[in-house]
Amino acid sequence: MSPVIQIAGLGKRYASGHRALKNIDLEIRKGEIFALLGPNGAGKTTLISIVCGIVTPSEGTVQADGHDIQTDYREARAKIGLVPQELTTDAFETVLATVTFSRGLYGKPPNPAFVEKVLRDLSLWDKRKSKIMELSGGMKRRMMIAKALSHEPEILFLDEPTAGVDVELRRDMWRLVRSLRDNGVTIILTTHYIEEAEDMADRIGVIIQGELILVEEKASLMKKLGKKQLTLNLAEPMSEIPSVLGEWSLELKDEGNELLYVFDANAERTGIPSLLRQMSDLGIAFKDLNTEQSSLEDIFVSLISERRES
Ligand SMILES: Nc1ncnc2c1ncn2[C@@H]1O[C@H](COP(=O)(O)OP(=O)(O)OP(=O)(O)O)[C@@H](O)[C@H]1O
Repeated sequence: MSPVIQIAGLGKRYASGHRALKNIDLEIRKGEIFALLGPNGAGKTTLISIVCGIVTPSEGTVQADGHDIQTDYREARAKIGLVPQELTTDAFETVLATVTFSRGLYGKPPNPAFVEKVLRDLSLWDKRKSKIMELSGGMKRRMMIAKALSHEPEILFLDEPTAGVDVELRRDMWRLVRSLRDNGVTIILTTHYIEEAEDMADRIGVIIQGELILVEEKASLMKKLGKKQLTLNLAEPMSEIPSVLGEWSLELKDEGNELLYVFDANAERTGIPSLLRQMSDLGIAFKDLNTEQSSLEDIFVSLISERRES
């Protein structure tokens, strides 16, 4: 699929001297949901802000749908909608006026029917005459999305769209993001909720200390880096692991009632059949067993700790 955003050699050094981004190369494909993950201060907001023309890059280039964000700013910016982390709008304005005005800012002719559709899709039509300050936190967030969609952008950036919202609203937001994608909008989101990326993203980028250390299809990332854990509930508790089982690097849990074996889910030979055979030779019986796949969260945490150690 053709890239809708092309980022090449992008770097940012703030006036303080801090290098927030280092040599970022990234292509976002048309119509995908791309999740950018990274710990606090990794550079996610800086990256988004550069693409949206709020922060100037120190080096490198960015093109949005073929338009350079610096030399062809207007065209590039018109393609993009941004939902920032913070509410950045006049609290005394009404919902309808805010969204209508925002559309005008991008030079788009008025289109009340379109604005109505956006507000209805976001369950805000009934609130169109309310002042922003009268909305609940969740409504304010939806209003920010409506505002970002008002000029019919092809690319939507969502910076922490569900930070601090309740579970139900988070699910609503996910549904909304998916329906936008189904309508052809490319979505780039940053999130601290790994579950969110796991659930929604087609591809995932991990940014740590200003470096994009990994970009992968979510499915292959989980397959490639995923580990599985086998838990055996023992018939009798075990005080220590017999030395002949040393080669499996097992762990005892739950006061010796559980034996844990972590293995590479993609390995040709997991070692499980021979482990079970050895155990049976030793007369160690188990009542039950289950396996668990590691989550994206486990993968993310191990990537970060690897990075800290290197
Ligand atoms: N205007 C600025 N001047 C100087 N340093 C800045 C500025 N804005 C951000 N930074 C620094 O750049 C780094 C990256 O910040 P950024 O906000 O991009 O991170 P982030 O990944 O979005 O973090 P979070 O998840 O906390 O939102 C941080 O160390 C931050 O302190």
